[in-house]
Amino acid sequence: MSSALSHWFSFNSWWLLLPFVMLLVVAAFIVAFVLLLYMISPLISPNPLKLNGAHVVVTGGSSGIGKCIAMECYKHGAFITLVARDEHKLVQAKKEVEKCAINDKQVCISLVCLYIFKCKYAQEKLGPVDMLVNCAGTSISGKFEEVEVDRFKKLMEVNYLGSVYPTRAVVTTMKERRMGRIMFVSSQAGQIGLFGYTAYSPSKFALRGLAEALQMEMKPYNIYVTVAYPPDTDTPGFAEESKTKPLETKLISETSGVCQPEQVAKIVVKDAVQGNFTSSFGPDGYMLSALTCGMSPVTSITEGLQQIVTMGLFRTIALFYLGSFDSIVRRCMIQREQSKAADKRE
Ligand SMILES: NC(=O)C1=CN([C@@H]2O[C@H](COP(=O)(O)OP(=O)(O)OC[C@H]3O[C@@H](n4cnc5c(N)ncnc54)[C@H](OP(=O)(O)O)[C@@H]3O)[C@@H](O)[C@H]2O)C=CC1
Ligand SMILES: CCCCCCCCCCCCCCCC(=O)[C@@H](N)CO
Repeated sequence: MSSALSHWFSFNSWWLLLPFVMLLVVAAFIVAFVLLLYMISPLISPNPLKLNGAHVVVTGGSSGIGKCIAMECYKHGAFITLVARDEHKLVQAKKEVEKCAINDKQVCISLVCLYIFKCKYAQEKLGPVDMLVNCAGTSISGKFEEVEVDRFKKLMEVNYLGSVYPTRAVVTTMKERRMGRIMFVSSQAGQIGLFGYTAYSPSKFALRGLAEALQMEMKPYNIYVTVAYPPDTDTPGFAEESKTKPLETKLISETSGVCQPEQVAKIVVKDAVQGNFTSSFGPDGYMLSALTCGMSPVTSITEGLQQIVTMGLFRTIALFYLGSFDSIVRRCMIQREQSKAADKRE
């Protein structure tokens, strides 16, 4: 009797163990797969660029984020070309950049031009361009029907075409040298369309499309493209924009806070040096980038795995954000109507 019982027991316990064994096998497969991915990761991750002695061109380098990017690169021993339109601001910025020198060989030159920078001149002075930072840009906010039609064109010209032309000027030499970095400064408003940014957002979304297509062309030449998506950043451009920003835009943008340009510069420069395709800031920026990764290239296994694992969770969080943005818009509308009615009564 007892032997029959023990036989019965051992027979059944095998079956009880089976799900655990299967789970173990599946887990082992996943671990093996991830390990394999990490083994091939050197094929995916680019070699970092050496900033020391490199020639970095920064458009919009006379103010705000661009100026801070130039200073950050100078602190790492780079040679800098600043590009902008206003000569007075350029002279001032050049002085500030030069204060960040780490050796006495470093040179910073400035070029006054609109869109098409004199690439030949810069190359003659400081050698071939190793990194181009497309940071020149401006923003206009307002309700769709209140923004003048020609502003839509202007923003595409400055923010989008203003990044295409300098990039055209440097890629041929970069391809010949089989090295280089190209950065586009987009915005969080280039990942999500927001109230008040019907003219601005498309010009920043456009950069993402350009960057993805360009990266596919450039990768075999060891050239890496980075798109930066900063949140509101405390710069002269931001101060100017804030003067006429609709209340809705202000309240919604406050979600991800205001950054300092020095912080932004540090992160974007690090990402560009590493050859990361996406550069984002803070927890909201991280979530937005994972959420909007779409078919953008990955430059590390960790990044890819994080996107896979977090996508569903971040979409869930995003639905709550969208709900709160809608309620901001609704509340502002009701408030406006009430104050209009009160004005009429007076
Ligand atoms: N500040 C913010 O909140 C955020 C900014 N961004 C983006 O970052 C970039 C820099 O912004 P920020 O530092 O705030 O801006 P600033 O207004 O402080 O600086 C803009 C720079 O771009 C130059 N510039 C502007 N228009 C042109 C043009 N048509 N041709 C050549 N140069 C031009 C300006 O010089 P000059 O006028 O002399 O030409 C200046 O050097 C922009 O692309 C902006 O859209 C993205 C997210 C947030
Ligand atoms: C999981 C999902 C998280 C979602 C978080 C969403 C946060 C949205 C905030 C958007 C801020 C837009 C700033 C634009 C800055 C700009 O480009 C101008 N200031 C230029 O001057």
